[in-house]
Amino acid sequence: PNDSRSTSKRKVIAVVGGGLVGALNACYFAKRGFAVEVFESREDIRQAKIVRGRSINLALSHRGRQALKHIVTKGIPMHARMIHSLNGTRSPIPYGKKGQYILSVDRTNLNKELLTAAEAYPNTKMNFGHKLLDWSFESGAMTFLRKQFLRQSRFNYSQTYIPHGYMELTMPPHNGDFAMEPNFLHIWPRNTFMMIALPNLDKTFTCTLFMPFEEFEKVTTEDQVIEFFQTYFPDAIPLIGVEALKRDYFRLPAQAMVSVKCSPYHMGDKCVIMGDAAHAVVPFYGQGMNAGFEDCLVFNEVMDQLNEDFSAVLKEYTRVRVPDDHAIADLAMYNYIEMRAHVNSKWFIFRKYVDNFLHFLMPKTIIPLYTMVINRGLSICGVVSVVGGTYLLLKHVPRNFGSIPQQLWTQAQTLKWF
Ligand SMILES: Cc1cc2nc3c(=O)[nH]c(=O)nc-3n(C[C@H](O)[C@H](O)[C@H](O)COP(=O)(O)OP(=O)(O)OC[C@H]3O[C@@H](n4cnc5c(N)ncnc54)[C@H](O)[C@@H]3O)c2cc1C
Ligand SMILES: Cc1cnn(-c2ccc(OCc3ccccc3)c(C(=O)O)c2)c1-c1ccc(Cl)c(F)c1
Repeated sequence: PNDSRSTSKRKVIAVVGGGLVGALNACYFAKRGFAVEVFESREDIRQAKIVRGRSINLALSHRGRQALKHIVTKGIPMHARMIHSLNGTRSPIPYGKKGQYILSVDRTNLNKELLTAAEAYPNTKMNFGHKLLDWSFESGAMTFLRKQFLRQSRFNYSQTYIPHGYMELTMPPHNGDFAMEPNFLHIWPRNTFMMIALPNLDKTFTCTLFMPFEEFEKVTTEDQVIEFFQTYFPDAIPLIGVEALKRDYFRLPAQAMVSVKCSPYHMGDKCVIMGDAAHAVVPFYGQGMNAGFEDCLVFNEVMDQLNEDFSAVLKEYTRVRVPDDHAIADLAMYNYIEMRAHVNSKWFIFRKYVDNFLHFLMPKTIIPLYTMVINRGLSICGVVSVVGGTYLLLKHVPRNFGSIPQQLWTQAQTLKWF
């Protein structure tokens, strides 16, 4: 915020980035009566024809929906995962009770809605085509560079590009309807290779193929694309379509995925970073946007707690938020490492049944980590990690599985879980 010396004039808040998190933040600040200026390097996406190269749809969890509050966005509820096995069988695994679902939302549509909601406030000004290049902590002059943060002493920063890339493919409607069951998060877990599909309101699915760049580079001809899908995702070929597969695979190169962790998130009482600017996470928990939206919610709560005293608010925001965002980044990376190493369809199904079975046995004591993450804020101390714990448990389960529930119960007691 530019500090207006005279208390009579409200502080001006500059929001750098008019993406999902920046636009939501602008709403929060504008609602408080601040004068808000949004600076976005791209042109106004509401005027643009298409926005290329970004993941087209996103899974919005309960936590993310809470942050959006009155900005109710259209989307398709996904009440369960649908696991696609190599032999073509499909196994639905519910996320929990009826009300527990994640919403498949169109990224660009959500961003447009958030920009329009921010712009609706008379005290908000949008500046598109403004790529801020520098920023002075002393004067507050707005030309912003990330290295400004990197220059700050005792600023911790880490960035990890993973060897996997991702590519988006579109699954068209069949006979005017969804090609697959729409209210599911479709997952094809093939260890190193994974594919997911989320439904869109226009009855298409956006499929996201994850695999190592070196594998993407081996597939260079249209026939090799079909061969690859015949080997790993045979049931998807008739659903996407042979010609569409051949065309879409070469439309855009595979995109990189990076994990960024840093701290602190603030500088003095002048600047705070949120969303991917502060914690870009690998998408193997589908929580990056949700975590960014929760950043806005938490910041807004701290503003209330500390009466909008920015020097106290920014410091407290870093204190409370860094551990949770780092945990989400770590969980997403953990998930990536576990999924690429162990997770085929049998393992995915088994793990989720174990999670759901333990949760059924002790709903208050054992909460599957994924359920915890998508349903409410992740309070580190409160997290009973079923994913990791079950993994350890199963590593010690004797080979002769026998009656799994009995085995698990015995093992769980041995580990003094309860
Ligand atoms: C393949 C994939 C799948 C994903 N799936 C999910 C999912 O299912 N669920 C989920 O919750 N998250 C998901 N995510 C993560 C999600 O996309 C991001 O966490 C989210 O977009 C972060 O929002 P943001 O506003 O922080 O950043 P962005 O959406 O990237 O917005 C940043 C904005 O700032 C602008 N900008 C950047 N630099 C400057 C500058 N110097 N000056 C001015 N403007 C600038 C950019 O143009 C952009 O508009 C996924 C990500 C990927 C890659
Ligand atoms: C976009 C989005 C939204 N949520 N998730 C997600 C992620 C992980 C999950 O389980 C981890 C696990 C399953 C089995 C064993 C260990 C861990 C679950 C689940 O429990 O359904 C859901 C994704 C997603 C993103 C990328 C890939 Cl590759 C993927 F498969 C899913």
